[in-house]
Amino acid sequence: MCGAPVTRRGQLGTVEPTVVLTIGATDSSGGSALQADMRTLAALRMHAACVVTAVLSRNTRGTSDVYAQPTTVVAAQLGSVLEDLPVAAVKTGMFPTAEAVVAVAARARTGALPNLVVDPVLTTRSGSRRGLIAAFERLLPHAVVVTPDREEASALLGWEVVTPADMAGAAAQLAAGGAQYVVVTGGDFVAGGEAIDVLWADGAARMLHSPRITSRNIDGSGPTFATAIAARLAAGDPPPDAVAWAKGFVGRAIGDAAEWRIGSGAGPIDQFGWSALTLR
Ligand SMILES: Nc1ncnc2c1ncn2[C@@H]1O[C@H](COP(=O)(O)OP(=O)(O)O)[C@@H](O)[C@H]1O
Ligand SMILES: Cc1ncc(COP(=O)(O)OP(=O)(O)O)c(N)n1
Repeated sequence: MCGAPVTRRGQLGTVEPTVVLTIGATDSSGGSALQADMRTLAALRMHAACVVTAVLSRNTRGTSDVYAQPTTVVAAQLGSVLEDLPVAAVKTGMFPTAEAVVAVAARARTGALPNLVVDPVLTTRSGSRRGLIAAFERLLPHAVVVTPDREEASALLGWEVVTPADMAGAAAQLAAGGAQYVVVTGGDFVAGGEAIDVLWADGAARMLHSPRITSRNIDGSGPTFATAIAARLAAGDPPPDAVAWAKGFVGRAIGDAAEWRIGSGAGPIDQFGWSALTLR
């Protein structure tokens, strides 16, 4: 391919990958956080630019330490990426401090973060959780899609989100706070054989159903889902289509990793479809 012209999608010739920026923590186990985002983007043939907010000492049994990057370092990474790379979508994950969220929100306010997907992970390294929630309230209005799970939605809203009806109410309330589309995910909601998420789109709640897979390997499901949404937005999908597609993608990735035994706890999922390649 040396010397071949590089062209954009939809044209003939070598395809140049779309760039998606992911902002979040690194995970030493490789299962979740930035590593899950990067695998997802690579599987979808997109280039991942990465802003590191924190370094997690983590394995399949849990997180033992969080080292927060100084906010100046987060802002410097973000500035470097944005002044040079053609970022088509942005996904955010874990922020260790409210200050780091506010720094990213300030950039979002200028319109510098296109197709923003916010996964409001509420683990904090320093300061109060309340401070982190207040900071997210400044970021969420700039998001195209917000993807809290039930626990995150509960914390953001101050009431307990339990049932699918609660998830619909929570999604509506979060959308009223400014996000265009909200998906409250219910991966941990065990009722029947379905994984139920609730999407708030265009003034109404829709239940999204998929088969619920029994597996201990679910690490990185949340980041994978949010990043796949960002990738599909970057490719031009309308948000509801991007969400539906991402739900299918993450379900397939969970299912394909169900037999893996990487670590003694919740292991990674199979974004690349490796199991399908080797076993079927
Ligand atoms: N066991 C499962 N089977 C099928 N889909 C799942 C399963 N667990 C999670 N999902 C899906 O993965 C996505 C992430 O959801 P969730 O696990 O609730 O997020 P988080 O990891 O942030 O808590 C959602 O689309 C959810 O429905
Ligand atoms: C410290 C820390 N822990 C977990 C995550 C990812 O959170 P979540 O979105 O709940 O996704 P799962 O990996 O649990 O599916 C994180 N970013 N940081």
